[in-house]
Amino acid sequence: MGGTFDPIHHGHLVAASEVAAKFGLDEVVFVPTGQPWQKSSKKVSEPEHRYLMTVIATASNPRFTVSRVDVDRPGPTYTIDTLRDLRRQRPDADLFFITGADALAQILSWKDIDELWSLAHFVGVTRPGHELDGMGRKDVSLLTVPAMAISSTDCRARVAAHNPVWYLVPDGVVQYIAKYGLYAAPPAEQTSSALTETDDPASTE
Ligand SMILES: Nc1ncnc2c1ncn2[C@@H]1O[C@H](COP(=O)(O)OP(=O)(O)OP(=O)(O)O)[C@@H](O)[C@H]1O
Ligand SMILES: O=C(O)c1ccc[n+]([C@@H]2O[C@H](COP(=O)([O-])O)[C@@H](O)[C@H]2O)c1
Repeated sequence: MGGTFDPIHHGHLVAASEVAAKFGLDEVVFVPTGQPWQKSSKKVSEPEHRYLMTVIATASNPRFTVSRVDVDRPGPTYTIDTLRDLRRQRPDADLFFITGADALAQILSWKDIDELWSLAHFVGVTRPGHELDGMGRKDVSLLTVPAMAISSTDCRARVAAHNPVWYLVPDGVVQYIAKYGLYAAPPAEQTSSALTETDDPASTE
């Protein structure tokens, strides 16, 4: 399963677990992106932070592993390279690539899409707010998974607004975010809210 995982959340983990059970997979390899080129207009956390959060989130499941292939490859991340690298490392494996409905809807814009179909079987999973469409292709399976209305965007916004992300992401990931101060509001916003609190005459502190 490829993703930016900024941060990894329970929507990713439930989707992976459901696909593994349905297709009898021996292993689910989580592959955090290095440079997600279709998110280049957004600020994305350092690959090493995203990789480590993915390791923490998956550590307790013996079938879940994390690959560094995309994090270690320089340049924009393309799934064609991800699948070639995984194929080289596991020459005898049947590869399945797991995508949420939103990612699957964009797949025709991915690099070398015509060749991509031959490297893996694609599994599209449901995601609240997105239409699941396999485009009638035989090499795409569709799977309904328990609805988890969680997104990394929402998790980041919650942290920036000092709202909890407990139970949206694994406990270790909550602690990792706090330890490294990820997703904090920009300094200007922090300063102005700190000033507002201090200047508030009603404040009892
Ligand atoms: N709640 C969810 N349910 C099912 N699939 C999901 C869910 N969240 C993400 N996915 C899928 O997981 C893969 C990786 O997603 P990604 O890391 O971009 O997370 P995201 O929550 O979509 O992030 P962001 O909000 O930053 O765009 C994609 O294929 C995406 O469709
Ligand atoms: O290959 C591409 O051109 C391509 C374009 C956009 C996304 N992807 C892959 O789709 C997966 C989900 O991406 P994202 O950005 O939604 O986290 C991840 O593995 C990306 O590398 C791949």
